[in-house]
Amino acid sequence: MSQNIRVDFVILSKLDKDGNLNLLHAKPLSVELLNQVPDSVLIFSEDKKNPLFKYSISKDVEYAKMGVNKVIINTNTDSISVQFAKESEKNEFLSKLSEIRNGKRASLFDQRTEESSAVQYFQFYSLLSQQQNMMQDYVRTATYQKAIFDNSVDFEGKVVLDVGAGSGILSFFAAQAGAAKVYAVEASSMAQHANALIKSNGMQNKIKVIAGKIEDIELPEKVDVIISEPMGYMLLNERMLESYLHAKKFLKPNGKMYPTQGDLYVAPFTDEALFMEQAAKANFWTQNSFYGVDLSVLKPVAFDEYFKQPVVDTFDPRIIIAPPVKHSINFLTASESDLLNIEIPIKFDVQAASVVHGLAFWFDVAFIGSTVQTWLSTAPTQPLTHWYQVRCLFPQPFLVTRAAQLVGKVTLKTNKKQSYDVSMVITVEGSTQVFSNTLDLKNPYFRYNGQVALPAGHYHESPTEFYLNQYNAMQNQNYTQSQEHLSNQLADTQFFNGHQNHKNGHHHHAEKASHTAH
Ligand SMILES: C[S@@+](CC[C@H](N)C(=O)[O-])C[C@H]1O[C@@H](n2cnc3c(N)ncnc32)[C@H](O)[C@@H]1O
Repeated sequence: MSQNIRVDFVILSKLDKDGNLNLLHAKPLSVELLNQVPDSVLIFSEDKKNPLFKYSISKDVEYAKMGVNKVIINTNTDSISVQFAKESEKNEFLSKLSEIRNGKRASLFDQRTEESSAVQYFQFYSLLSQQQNMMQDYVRTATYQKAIFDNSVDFEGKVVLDVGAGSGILSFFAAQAGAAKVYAVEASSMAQHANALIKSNGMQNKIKVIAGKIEDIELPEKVDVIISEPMGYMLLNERMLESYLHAKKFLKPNGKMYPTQGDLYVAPFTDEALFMEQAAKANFWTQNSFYGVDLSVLKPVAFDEYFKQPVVDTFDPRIIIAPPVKHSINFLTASESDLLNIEIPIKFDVQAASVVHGLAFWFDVAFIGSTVQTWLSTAPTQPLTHWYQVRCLFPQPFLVTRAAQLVGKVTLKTNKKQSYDVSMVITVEGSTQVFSNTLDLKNPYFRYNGQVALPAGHYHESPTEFYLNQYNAMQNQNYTQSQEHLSNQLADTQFFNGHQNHKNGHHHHAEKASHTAH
């Protein structure tokens, strides 16, 4: 007698060499799972409105191996049922299902992420246009290739893991640098496009695409190097750094991480125009006769809403009024839990009397290879990237004098939307007044207005450190005329109120070459 059960789950499974059923993914149906290509697939409609994924259901041979006789799609009831040959097989299947239902198999990623966020996130990355946007960020892509090529000794004959491979571009770089094998893990349906590129470029013997989340998949071997581009706005947005660190479970002892380190910078800025722009938007709600309606009760809510939005754009570095504070994350030693609640103690030495409107954030990552160290910087003093810079406003700006000290704390707390709540608390040393705000990094305000970017730089020290060091050198008077070109560069940076000799008359942003924006 045949055994029918009706299910409302997605199960993507793989049969190993011994014929065991390994569940790769099992959860209520989500679009991001639909395009994955495991060895065998059982997909059942969650809302029962659509019998999704009919095509895989025709792979009868796969089901036979699993003890499934037949999958029946009933379009009348919008349900799907599976037929097993034996009761024992049906029971085994059901026990796996209940394991899943009890959450035993929910991966780390699923535990920390709201379903709706993940769906939206992987849909975004499944678009060629989004991969293209990243690929066309010349500073980003060229610096990655250079970091890999300049350290080809780290790749020659090595096994490499590419976490979140997207189009597979970094996997190609690793293969070009001589890697013996590259595992390109990608969770969105971009995985199949990466596969197409790998095949059409004749790389299928070198690069193997594994469709799935790094938290869920298995690799056949440990790897020598992990490469990835997991940085979001303010370095941490998207929470993909956690996936990158998670991948270290596949790394051999003393293996390499490209990138190796991330430095997040925070500095106070002054920008009256930005503040006024946000305040003016909120002021819409001060009207007491908008088509005869008094809106003003909502003014405070509107104000909060606008000031909760981190502003993503670029700016003249001279709006920064104190050298930045740096928070470093060493990807070789950090663990995922280190990124859950990041506290950055703040101490700024103000360089010029001004009104503080908020804190600006940017980041650098370092590729510390066996041969050279390469930096990718998103500093405002550097060519623009698709990460821009991020600014968080205080709802209440405050005046500081030259040589004032600002003290306080920035706290970055993860949320289940693959992002962070950013809170900042600051006082002017010697006063009791506290200035603070909490912002939602998931919902930024894209203010970028079409400025342009330059080709990649290649640094042996963090560019921000570089500028700071040069600044200190200048302060100490121990620089010479022969370094004049340096001070020309320095004139474009923020720390130089008082050193602003725009020799060639050019403006920092005028040099930025064309660049596709997010
Ligand atoms: C910023 S893109 C980088 C793509 C590509 N490596 C490049 O440099 O052009 C990040 C990619 O990682 C994927 N991704 C994010 N989290 C992932 C995870 N936990 N497991 C596998 N892939 C993930 C995304 O779908 C996206 O395609």
